Amino acid sequence: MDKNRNWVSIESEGDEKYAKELEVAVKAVHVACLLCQKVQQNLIFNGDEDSVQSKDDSSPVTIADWSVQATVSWILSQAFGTENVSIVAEEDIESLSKSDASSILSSVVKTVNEALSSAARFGIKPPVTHLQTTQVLQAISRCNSRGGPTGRFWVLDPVDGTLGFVRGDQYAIALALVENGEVVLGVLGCPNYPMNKEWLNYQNGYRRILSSLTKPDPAGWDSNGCVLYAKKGSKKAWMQPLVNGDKGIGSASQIKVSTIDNPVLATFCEPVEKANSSHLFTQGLAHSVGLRNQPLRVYSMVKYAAIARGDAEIFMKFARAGYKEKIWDHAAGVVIIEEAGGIVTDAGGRPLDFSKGMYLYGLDRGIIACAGPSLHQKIMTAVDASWNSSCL
Ligand SMILES: Nc1ncnc2c1ncn2[C@@H]1O[C@H](COP(=O)(O)O)[C@@H](OP(=O)(O)O)[C@H]1O
Ligand SMILES: [Mg+2]
Repeated sequence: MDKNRNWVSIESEGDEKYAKELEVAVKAVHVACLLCQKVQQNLIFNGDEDSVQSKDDSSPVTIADWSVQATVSWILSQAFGTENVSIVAEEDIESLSKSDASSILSSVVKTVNEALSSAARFGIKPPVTHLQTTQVLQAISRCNSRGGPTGRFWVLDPVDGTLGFVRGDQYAIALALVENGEVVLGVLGCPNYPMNKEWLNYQNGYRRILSSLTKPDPAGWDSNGCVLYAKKGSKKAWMQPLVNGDKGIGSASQIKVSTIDNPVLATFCEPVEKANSSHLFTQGLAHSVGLRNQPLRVYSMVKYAAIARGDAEIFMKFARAGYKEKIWDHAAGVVIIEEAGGIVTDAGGRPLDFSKGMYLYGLDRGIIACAGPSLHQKIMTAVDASWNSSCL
């Protein structure tokens, strides 16, 4: 198999299981990435703060979250038929339907129509006429599956790491397909994660600093970023550059996890927000395992992408007791890391269970993703040794 191949060849493997699903999902994520780049650009450079709202739990939600959910839902329904598409996704239309949300709703409708009009460049047939407000709301609210152990459903996080998104930093668009409780496809769009590894040295906050100084050339803005994808059992994971202007999609290259298994050389990633994972606990683990590098704190599932690409070796997340991890925050990333050669489990060494509904019920303490078994075992041992004295 060629190390590099054009993504269109996914299409030509017609008899391969999930070939059409993968092709459509990859295209939908590319469309979503471009949509998000535009909204983020508007937010950061034009200060369009009206596009950000606060949810009941005080976390932000933006025009991009709803627009991506509507756009991906519409694309999947067109490709497979509304009656065949079941989607578990993060957003609902409750706050969007309120009378004081009319301006944000019209921005969402406009954003969705713009995204779908430009989808032709990915081979997606746009709607014959612009979608009306009710159609956009329907597309969002169709994503009302609760998941579960049987059948097939898509799992979508339209903008993962919304906090990173509104801060001009990293975020991801995550789409996975689950069948009979198992993640069979994962696609991860990372619009601000450049193809080359130098990102590790300067990307954190780089874009934010730059954005405060100068307004970038829009062509340059969308020339960054990548889309990763993998199919369960293929033992291959792929990365494509995001489209640049009208050039279309570049060829995909195979990605692999890092071969580093020496803790001294390894880098671990974790959430930026202390509220989402205890930095104190992971600092203790890092010390006892012998990790010396500074942790790489990144918003969103870009952390899964970093492990799959071999840019870091370990991802750890230890949320506060009682926090229920949502399947859309992990599904796409897990299959991509596994097919790139890595391991993802809970802290007890068990695979994450996507068959229990919208949450990862039964998760033992936290999530550990590693490039290889040796680092993975060391982290698990360290967790066991320090768990009882932790405040988690
Ligand atoms: N208290 C908490 N503990 C753990 N995870 C949390 C959390 N509050 C929110 N999250 C999840 O963490 C995700 C962001 O991940 P990270 O912290 O790695 O950047 C959020 O995704 P959204 O941004 O899509 O809501 C959200 O689902
Ligand atoms: Mg999320």
